[in-house]
Amino acid sequence: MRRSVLILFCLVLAGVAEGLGVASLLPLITLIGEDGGGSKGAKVADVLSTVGLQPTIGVFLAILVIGMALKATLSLVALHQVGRAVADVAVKMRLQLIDALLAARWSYYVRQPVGRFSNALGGEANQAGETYNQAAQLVADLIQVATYVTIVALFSWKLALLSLAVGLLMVLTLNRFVTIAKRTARKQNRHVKRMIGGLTDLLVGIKPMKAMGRHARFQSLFERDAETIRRAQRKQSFARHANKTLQEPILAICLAAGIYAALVLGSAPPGEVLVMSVLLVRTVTTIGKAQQGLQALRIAEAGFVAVTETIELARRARESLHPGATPSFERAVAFRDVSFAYDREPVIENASFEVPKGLVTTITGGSGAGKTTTVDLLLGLHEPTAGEILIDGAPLAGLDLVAWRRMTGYVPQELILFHDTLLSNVTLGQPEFTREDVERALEAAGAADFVAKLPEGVETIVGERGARLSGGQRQRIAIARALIHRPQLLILDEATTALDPDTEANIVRNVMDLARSTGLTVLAISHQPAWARAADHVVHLAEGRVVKVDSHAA
Ligand SMILES: Nc1ncnc2c1ncn2[C@@H]1O[C@H](COP(=O)(O)OP(=O)(O)OP(=O)(O)O)[C@@H](O)[C@H]1O
Repeated sequence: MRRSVLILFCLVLAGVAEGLGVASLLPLITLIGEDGGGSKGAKVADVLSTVGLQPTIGVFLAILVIGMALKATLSLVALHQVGRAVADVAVKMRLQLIDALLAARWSYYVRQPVGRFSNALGGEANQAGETYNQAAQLVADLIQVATYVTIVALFSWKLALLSLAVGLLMVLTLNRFVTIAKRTARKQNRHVKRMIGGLTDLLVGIKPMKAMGRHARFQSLFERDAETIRRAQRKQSFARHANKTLQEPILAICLAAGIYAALVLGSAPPGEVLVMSVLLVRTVTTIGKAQQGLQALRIAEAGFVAVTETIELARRARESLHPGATPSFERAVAFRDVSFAYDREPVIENASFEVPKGLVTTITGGSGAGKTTTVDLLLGLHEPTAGEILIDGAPLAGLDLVAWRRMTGYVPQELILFHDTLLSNVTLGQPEFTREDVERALEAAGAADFVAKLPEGVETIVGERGARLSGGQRQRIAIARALIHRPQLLILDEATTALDPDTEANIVRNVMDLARSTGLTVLAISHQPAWARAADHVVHLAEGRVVKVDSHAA
């Protein structure tokens, strides 16, 4: 805000300096219009003499040079500040977007194409910064218009009105090119966003497409977007050039009509007509420049609008992480008559079961039975539509949710490793974890042996989404990641389903040993028999209902 005021202040002063400089030219140019113009230029000389300056040619020229130098200096200060503001605006919007995204509810991500965010963080945020630049340029142009109109009014108020009228005529005639530029910029942004969103999705799932030779088909989908972008870009470019180049003939027509009327019909003195023509052209050209500035602003604004909308949508999906009591987990987690629906159809209905502390519980059931949803509810990623989830008897809704999540280790069904070192994948970049912590977690997850055999050990880069590791190795790394912060409850959501029975049995044995030796509570979601056989408790789900609970606990 303070910077904007400083910029405005500098621009206004620059306008005044330019005005003074140009005004000092008036007496000079009126000399050219020896017949009649001299008296009007003399007004400026009068003004100068009232402030103690001799109206000599030397003084006029000195004022012109000083005025222009001052204008240049002040403009430079303003533009330097504008440059800083442009970078600040882009960075601020990026940070706001990241902040809003990270604070959003889980259900929000599920409904968004991720590419949308990459685009907002990249091109659109830059465009948003550029909006500030164009807005400042427009303000500078408008100040210049005001300066010229004032100077012309000093010379002749009728000429000032005429300049404004011609300028307005030009603005109204060419305004549709500004509208076209704005429309095409928004269209272009929309399709670029769609293209990036689609491509990101495609690249995430490229392996099966390649494997089945079906990737080429997608080319045509992107071609359609690319074609729309091409057309929008061409139209926008035409609108920009048309706005610029058509200003001259409009001005020429008005000027020719004016000169004809003044010289032939009105028999005005040619000198005065010449001076008036010079002033009119200068003023109207400045108005034209302001209109081009408005057009550039409209184009850049498309990015600003797009990022603002994305931030707004993410903010509306903000997760309500109300402060609450610190959870204690000494006895059990319990679902009491919990129901939940994503849309209208209930996915979980009156579910009641317990996950006792220190034991291994498995939730089993067919595909779509609601197992993942149950875990999501337990982690507070969704809120039950009815019933309660209790941690040691305390309703989860009244607890500090982040503190509760920090007490859990979570290994999802579709785990993603980052394209980074094995170490960073386990610590998730959190510097408080030492190498000993990493080694302990790898050991506990049964990953220490294979990591030790890698030439670069924990410094091995795992490749895009962990592609340089086998499925079982990736899963062990994900378990190590879930164990490094010594959670009290380890949740494995189909974490071993994709593995061969031997690897799965190995991981099950490992986790069971860990649970027995450390008292870690484990909740394993699986429709495979391996976990059901090993667990102390088995909760059977079918169509969102708990149909049976088996207890093998000693
Ligand atoms: N984000 C969502 N929006 C709408 N419906 C959803 C969403 N996620 C899951 N569902 C629906 O909820 C039901 C339960 O899904 P859930 O993923 O919990 O089942 P699951 O038992 O884990 O299945 P699987 O073993 O196949 O992973 C399914 O009918 C599914 O279509």
